[in-house]
Amino acid sequence: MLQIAKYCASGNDFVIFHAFEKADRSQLARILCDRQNGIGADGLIVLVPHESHDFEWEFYNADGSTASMCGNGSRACAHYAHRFGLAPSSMAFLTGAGVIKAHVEGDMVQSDLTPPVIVNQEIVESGMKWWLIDTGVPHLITFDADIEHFNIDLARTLRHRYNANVNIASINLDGTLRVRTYERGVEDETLACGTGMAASFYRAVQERLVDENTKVFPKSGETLYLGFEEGVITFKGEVKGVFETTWRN
Ligand SMILES: N[C@@H](CCC[C@H](N)C(=O)O)C(=O)O
Repeated sequence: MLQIAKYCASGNDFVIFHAFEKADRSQLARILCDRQNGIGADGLIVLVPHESHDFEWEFYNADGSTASMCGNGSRACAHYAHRFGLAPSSMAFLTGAGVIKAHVEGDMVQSDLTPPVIVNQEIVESGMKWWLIDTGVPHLITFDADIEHFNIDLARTLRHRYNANVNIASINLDGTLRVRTYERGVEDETLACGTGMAASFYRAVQERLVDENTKVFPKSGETLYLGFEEGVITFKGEVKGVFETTWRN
């Protein structure tokens, strides 16, 4: 019998459980994340023991592909780890992108993301300037005041052309940011993407369009608090435990 939980973090949803050892769970991810025949989620996270960190994770997108990092998933799994006694409220765990530090305070969870890397600032597609930034996974970012009209067909084309997630961001008059993301591995727009918000925020900071601490709003409308301190992007917001149960697999 396994403990299994579903979490939602800013609109991104995840199935989460912990296991004794690493395994290839790609097919299980597809089954559990299926919104008709399974639980339904954007991704599956499995926590496994690690000898020098609080735990290590396996992260799978809904289509069974693996990803080295997931910002919202990092906050959801930190809450899960604390909830089930796998880690103290301040923890460090290993992802494919490196060690992530997280802090849980009630339902508010902050993750310190891996240092952002600007891969390319010179991309022009469809008359718009795009930056490719790695915040643990690759993201294309453009700014567009008309964020209501996210061109999903263009996003899908660029996702395959650059093997990256695709974001459009808009700066609000009060210096906050709105972001919409097409995600690899879900192959559609999701309600939120943490590393996408972080990459959009980082570009906006680099271009001096926003302060180094600001609020970011994904498609779900939830409020996320982003900061840039000593080369690290901090990412904070609420996570919701949707349900937990035991499961015989
Ligand atoms: N939703 C995540 C990112 C998950 C990985 C991404 N789909 C990829 O394959 O690159 C987030 O919150 O960062």
